[in-house]
Amino acid sequence: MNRTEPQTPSIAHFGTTAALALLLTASKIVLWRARSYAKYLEEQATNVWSDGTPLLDLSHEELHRCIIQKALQRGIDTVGTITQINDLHYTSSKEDLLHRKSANIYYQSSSSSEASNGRDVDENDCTSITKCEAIQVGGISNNKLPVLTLAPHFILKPLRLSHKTQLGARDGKNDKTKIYRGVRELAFYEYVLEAASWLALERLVSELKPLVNDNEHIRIGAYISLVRLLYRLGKPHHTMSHYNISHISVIPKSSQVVDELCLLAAYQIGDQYTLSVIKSCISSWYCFAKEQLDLMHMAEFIPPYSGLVDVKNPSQNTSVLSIQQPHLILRDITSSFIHPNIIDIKMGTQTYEPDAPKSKQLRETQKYPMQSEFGFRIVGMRVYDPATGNYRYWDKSFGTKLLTRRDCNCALKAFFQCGKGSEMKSTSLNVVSYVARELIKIKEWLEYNTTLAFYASSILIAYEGSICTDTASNPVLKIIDFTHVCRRIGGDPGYIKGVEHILSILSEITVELNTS
Ligand SMILES: O=P(O)(O)O[C@@H]1[C@@H](OP(=O)(O)O)[C@H](OP(=O)(O)O)[C@H](O)[C@H](OP(=O)(O)O)[C@H]1OP(=O)(O)O
Ligand SMILES: Nc1ncnc2c1ncn2[C@@H]1O[C@H](COP(=O)(O)OP(=O)(O)O)[C@@H](O)[C@H]1O
Repeated sequence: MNRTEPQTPSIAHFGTTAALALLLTASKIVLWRARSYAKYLEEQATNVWSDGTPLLDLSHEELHRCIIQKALQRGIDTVGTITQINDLHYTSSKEDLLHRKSANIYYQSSSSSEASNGRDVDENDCTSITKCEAIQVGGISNNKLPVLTLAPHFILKPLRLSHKTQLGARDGKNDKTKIYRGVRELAFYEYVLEAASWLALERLVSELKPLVNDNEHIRIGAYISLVRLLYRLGKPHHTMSHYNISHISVIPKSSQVVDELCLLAAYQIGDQYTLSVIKSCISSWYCFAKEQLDLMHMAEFIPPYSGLVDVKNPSQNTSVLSIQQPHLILRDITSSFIHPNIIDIKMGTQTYEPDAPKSKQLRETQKYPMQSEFGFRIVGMRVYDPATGNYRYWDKSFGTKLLTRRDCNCALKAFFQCGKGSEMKSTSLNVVSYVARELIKIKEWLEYNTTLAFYASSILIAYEGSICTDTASNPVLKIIDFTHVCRRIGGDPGYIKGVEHILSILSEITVELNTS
């Protein structure tokens, strides 16, 4: 008996050891599975939104074609009635523009008929595309074609869609921030339209926000149910956002449930790896949804967009591959004025993308070192002189010479025609205070925006330049030029800084006007 007694604990011990080993192996498998699933979720979340990337997946040329095709169709719907196209004379238009560039301080247009810029055109004749060098104050450079007008309400901005031939020699083929600039701007406008149509957005953002802020307890169950909600919302992919969602390969349901259970188990035992991956996933998904909400609210500050047109072939179906002279169709913000005064102000403390080559970064910083301090620079402006019936133009070289705050104050006073006699004073005061109110709205939106930075974008302001009548339209302010928009956690403080500076100069101008 005694000889057999020791065997009982040994069997029991063996049983316990085996059970423990089984448990350990099972938990290792669960942990392994949870971690691979977490990694998979993280990869997808990174595809959806990551800090510092452009809005458009640059490597995805099939997606680019999709966007161009969609924009072309939208454009055909807009300009389908065009029957007559004036000769475009690009070369002479460009020379006209560059002539201004070489002029010292300002260029005076040679005739008032040029200055009227098609506004004598019969309003019913909405079928012609013409040159519009008279209203173009920015975007004038050796490498750029001029902006056109499509009377009476649109401007056509030339887009560089084909990336093979149009790179500046200086940066060679390596400047990724320039290669896709045309399709990026197009995609931006398409994206804004798409964001506005996604109804569940507010709810999604409000459900995700507490998860992002909850550092102590990541409510993983809630996160999983939100990811499922996003899958359900994922529509067929025409746009970048939904394209991203619908291309996440959905795991078969049975396997997904097991993976989710493993994830929950790993979460319960406090596996640090799983916890950190999940946290970064939550943050990406939140930024993804918030970005669209930011864009939805931005829509009121950008010119209405109507698609893409090939001015060589405006009214027919052009295929993406045969497109010759692509132009973005935007509402002309100056069209409600008889003699619009216009200013283009490039905003932000940095005018290049974080990924721009060092040579470009240096060029931009040297162009106007004060940009980082002021957060803005005047790229071009024009002001109507009722006494002569002509316009005065100030080009980008003028803007880069404004080295002090006082210089900027004087330049803005010239734009708002302050000091032009007592009859102008009350008009100037009205315009300045209206513009300031609109800038405050833009600033509020910028403070709400936590996901985007608008490198090298501008605020375009237009107001009536004729001696004011009571019927004059209010000034118009819009944000333009979305070639270099990037995702950025925290939004664009450099842009806000620029708006704040302009606002404080406007309030100085108001005081000066009131006391003069
Ligand atoms: O057209 P490119 O390649 O000459 O680039 C332009 C710049 O030339 P650079 O790189 O300095 O030789 C150009 O610089 P300049 O103003 O000509 O000194 C501008 O930065 C332009 O952007 P935007 O018209 O001001 O919005 C730049 O255009 P985007 O790259 O913003 O389209
Ligand atoms: N919606 C608009 N309405 C009126 N003029 C515009 C509009 N958009 C652009 N412009 C004119 O075209 C110029 C260049 O536009 P922008 O988008 O900045 O081009 P680029 O990317 O070449 O710098 C502006 O300075 C302005 O004069």
